[in-house]
Amino acid sequence: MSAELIDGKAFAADLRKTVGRHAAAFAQKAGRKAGLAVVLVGADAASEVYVRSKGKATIAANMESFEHRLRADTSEAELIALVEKLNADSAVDGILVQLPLPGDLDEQAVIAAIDPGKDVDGFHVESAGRLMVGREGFVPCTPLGCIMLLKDRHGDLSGMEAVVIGRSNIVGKPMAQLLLDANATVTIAHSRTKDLPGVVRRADIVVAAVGRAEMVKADWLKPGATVIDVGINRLAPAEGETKGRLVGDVDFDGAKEVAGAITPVPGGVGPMTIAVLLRNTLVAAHQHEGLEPPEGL
Ligand SMILES: Nc1nc2c(c(=O)[nH]1)N[C@@H](CN(C=O)c1ccc(C(=O)N[C@@H](CCC(=O)O)C(=O)O)cc1)CN2
Ligand SMILES: [Mg+2]
Repeated sequence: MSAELIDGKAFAADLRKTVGRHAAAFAQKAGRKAGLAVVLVGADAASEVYVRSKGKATIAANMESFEHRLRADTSEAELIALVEKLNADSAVDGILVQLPLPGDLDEQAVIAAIDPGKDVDGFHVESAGRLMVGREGFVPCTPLGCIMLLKDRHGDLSGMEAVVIGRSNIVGKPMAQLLLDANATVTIAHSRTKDLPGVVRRADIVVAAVGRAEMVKADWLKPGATVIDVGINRLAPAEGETKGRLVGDVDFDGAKEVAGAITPVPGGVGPMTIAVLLRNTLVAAHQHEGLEPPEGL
C-alpha cells in the first residue's frame, strides 16, 4: 500500500470530543442543553442504526436527544405537523428527518417544512441557496465532513483540480460548491459524463459519491491523488458469510496502490456525517441563544 489512510473515524472522534466540550460550556451559559430532534419514519434497518447512533452520539456530546419514531404509513400531513411542532419547541435546536422516507412521502415537501434556522442537515432549499451564494447557513454534514478531511490533509486547496463524481443535492452539488469556495478547480462528473476515467485522471482530488460499489478503478487515478470515498455499499454475502462486505464507490484495494491518500469504507467519511451533525446542532443552539458560536468549530 502506498497511499496514506485518511482516518475519518479518528478525526470524527476528535470533533465529537471538541463539540462535547463546547456543548458543556453552552449548557452552563444558556442554562439548558443544546437539543437535536431526529425523526424516523418506518423501520428501514440501516436508518434504524443511523438514528440510534445519532441519539447516542448526541447524548455523549452533552446535548439532548429527542427521538420521534413514526409508523411507515404516516401521512405527509402528520409528518409535517410533527416538524411544525418541533419548529416551535424552544428545547429543539436542530431537526433532522432521516432519509430515505418510505413510500410516496415527498422528501422535499417535508424538508421544506423545517425551520431553516433548525435545518442542521442543510437540506432545506434556503440552506442550499445560502451555500450557493456564499451566505452563512447550514451545510450538509457529509460534504462538510469531506472538506474538513481535505483541508486537514492539504491545508490550502487553492488551484487543485477536483473531480466530484455524483450530482446529488445531499452530497455531489454541495461538495462541488465547498471545493469551489476553497478555490479548487471543480468538475462535476456523472452517469452521462463521456470518458469518466479520463476526467477523473486529471484530478488531484477525487470525491466519489455515486452509490455504485467499487466503480472507480485504480487506473482512473492520477498517481498521488487524494481520494475521498463517500459510497457505502453492501455487497451480496460471499459463501459462508451471513452479511455482505461494506465497500465504497472506489475499488480500494487497487486505488490504494496509486493514490497519495484515501479514505477507507467503513471508517472514512461515514463517521464524519454524525460528528458534523453534532457540530451543526451546537452552532444552531448558539444562534438561538444569541451567542457567538465557538471559534474554529
Ligand atoms: N437526514 C439524513 N438522512 C441521511 C443522511 C443524512 O446525513 N441525513 N445520511 C445517510 C445516512 N447516515 C446518516 O444519516 C449515515 C451513513 C453512514 C454513517 C457511517 O458512519 N457509516 C459507517 C459504516 C456503518 C455500517 O457499518 O453500516 C462508515 O462509513 O464507517 C453514518 C451516518 C443517509 N440518510
Ligand atoms: Mg421515497
